[in-house]
Parts: sequence; C-alpha cells; structure tokens
Amino acid sequence: MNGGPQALAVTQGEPAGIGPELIGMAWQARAEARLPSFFCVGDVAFLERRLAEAGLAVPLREISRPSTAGAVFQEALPVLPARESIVSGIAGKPSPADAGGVIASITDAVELVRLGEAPGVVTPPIQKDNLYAAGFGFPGHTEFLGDLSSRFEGVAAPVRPVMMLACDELRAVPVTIHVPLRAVPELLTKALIVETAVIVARDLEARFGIADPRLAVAGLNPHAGEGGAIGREEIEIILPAIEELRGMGIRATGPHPGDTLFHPAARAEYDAVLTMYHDQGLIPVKTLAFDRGVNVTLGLPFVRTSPDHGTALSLAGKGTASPTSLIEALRLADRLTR
Ligand SMILES: NC(=O)C1=CN([C@@H]2O[C@H](COP(=O)(O)OP(=O)(O)OC[C@H]3O[C@@H](n4cnc5c(N)ncnc54)[C@H](O)[C@@H]3O)[C@@H](O)[C@H]2O)C=CC1
Ligand SMILES: NCC(=O)COP(=O)(O)O
Repeated sequence: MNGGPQALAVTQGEPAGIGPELIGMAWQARAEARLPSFFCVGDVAFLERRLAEAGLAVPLREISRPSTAGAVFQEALPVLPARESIVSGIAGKPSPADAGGVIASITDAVELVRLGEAPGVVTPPIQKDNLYAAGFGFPGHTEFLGDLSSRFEGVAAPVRPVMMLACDELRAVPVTIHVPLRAVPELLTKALIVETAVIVARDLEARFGIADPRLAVAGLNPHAGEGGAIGREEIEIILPAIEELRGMGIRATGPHPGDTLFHPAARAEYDAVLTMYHDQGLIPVKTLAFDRGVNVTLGLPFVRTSPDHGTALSLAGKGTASPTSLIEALRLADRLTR
C-alpha cells in the first residue's frame, strides 16, 4: 500500500459507447468540479482516437504504476494500459471482439484495488448484450464485481453484491436486479429480502455514516396486495422479512405500496428504499436525477461507483453526452474511500 492520497481507477467501459468520451470530459472538468485524481485502465491508442473523434482536447499520458497518476493528473489524463487492447472500438457499433478489452479493464482495475494501489473503482457503462454475445457469464458489473471479490484476502466467498442507485433525493435498492419480470415473484424470498436489507443497513452505516438507517420496503403488488386480494407476496414473504429485520434491530417499515413511496413526504421517512424489482426503484431515481444519479455497489470489500445511465450508443462519438453522472460517481467514490 502506498502512503498519501491515491488516484481512483476508472475502467474504460463499452468502447462503442459514450464512456470513453465522458472520461475525457470529466478530466476536462477536474478543476471546476473539484474532482479527485483518477486514471483510466484502458488502451491508450484507442482512447486517443475516440477522444479526438469526439472533438475533445484531452492530453493522455501513459503510466506504468497507479502511484504516478496523482502527479500527472493536473497535466494529462493518466492511462494505465489494460492487459487487453481494444480491437474495434467504433463509436455506436459494439463488437464482441472488444469484450476481452472491456473485461480486462474491469478485472485489472479491481486487482489494483486488491493490491492497495487504488482506493476504489469507477465504471463507465458496459453494453451488456454485446458482452453476453461474447460469452460473458454475469448479468452486469454488479455480479461480476461480487465474483471478483472472492480474490480479496479475508473475504468469505461468495460475496453478495447489492445494487443501490443514489441521488440527493433518494437511495433505491432493487432486491431482484437483472431478471425477467415474470421471474420476480419466484425469486423473491424472505431470506433474499433480509440478506439484502442487512447489507444495506450495514453499508449505509459504515460507508455513508448514517447511524441506525431507516429502510422502507416496497410491496410487490398494486396497493401492497390490498390485504391479500391482489397478491399474497406481501403477507407471505415481505412482511415476515420486515418482522425478522425488526427483530434484528433494523428499522424497517412496510410493505409500502410502490406508487405512494416516492413523493417528497414519503421519501423524508426513510434513508433507503428496498424495491422488489429493478424498474420499481430505478424509474424514480432516474426521473428525479438522471443527470446526477450514481450506481453504487454495496456488500463488496471495496468501493465501486458508476454513472446511472447506460452506453447511449446513438450519442457516442459526438462529444455531446453529459458527464455529470460520471462526475457524481467520481465524487461519491472519493467520499466513500475516505
Ligand atoms: N452500469 C452499466 O454498465 C449500465 C449499462 N447499461 C447498458 O447500456 C445499454 C443501453 O441502455 P439504455 O437502456 O438504452 O440506457 P441509456 O442510459 O444508455 O440511454 C437512455 C437514454 O438516455 C440518453 N442518455 C444516456 N446517457 C446520457 C448522457 N450521459 N447524456 C445525455 N443523454 C444520455 C440516451 O441517449 C437515451 O436516450 C444497455 O446495454 C444497458 O445494459 C445501462 C445502465 C447501466
Ligand atoms: N440498470 C442499472 C444497471 O444496468 C447497472 O448494471 P451494472 O453493470 O452496474 O451491474
């Protein structure tokens, strides 16, 4: 472990998406946005080409060790070569041939954190279907990072990663994530809700400094099941989970009807909401703050944040996408690593 402040490791993201240019735009905003130092784990030649195509004047400096990134950062965007290069990298046109480079960037960045050479990882978006086409076996970063966590010393495998989308107004945690909607009722169990809530409560306290956090738990069905008339998951699964959490001393409330859980007065009653499926939690966050939302993975032995948006292929290469969510992700990672 090096002494002194260290630079955050930023992965390259989908080469065909907006990620590479957002990294350049965030670097350009470093002084105005008072950003922590960071370096990109990627392919220098590819980044140089994509930034130039997007009309961004960003000098790059290849580094061989993360410890030199801080000294370089004010003058140039430091880039530590990933183990695999980008072979296609055409804006707007993902290629399965680039999956190796995308995955290597993530794996290498996490390894640097494991070695104590970077304090945390910030990940621009990946094009998930492109990685699946190349045989990637995880739904997204969240699950992949959970898997990589087993390499960390003292971590008892398997790690259960928990996705949280956060903005000033709301923190939302989907209990089920990237699964078909029709699979949700079968996947929802009391154990899954309790396990998720315990991780959220622990990390809100330990990483976010929220003492004794208040967790609201959403129902699955309209009107939280209307006493069992419109579905029984609330009675048979969600309420028993809440009761178990209360028995553990966790301040959990619910099941709350999903449609009345996100207006300002309702949001004032909790520090985070557990939603039963992806869109139930992500729609409110992205509606309130698409340009500021941050995706943070809880339950990992290290800090990982990400912008809330995806690869926006139709904007890639134009230099017009907004870097504000990535900037917020860098700021939050910096805060959480201190
Ligand atoms: N953390 C990650 O790796 C994430 C990856 N994705 C992936 O991204 C791909 C595309 O997903 P979509 O659902 O289309 O969502 P998206 O966020 O890429 O795009 C949704 C809409 O928002 C716009 N948009 C997105 N980011 C923007 C920005 N920074 N500035 C201005 N406008 C922006 C897009 O142009 C589009 O109109 C999918 O493969 C998905 O899996 C999506 C979310 C997170
Ligand atoms: N919709 C959020 C999302 O897709 C984030 O996925 P991940 O790659 O961060 O797991």
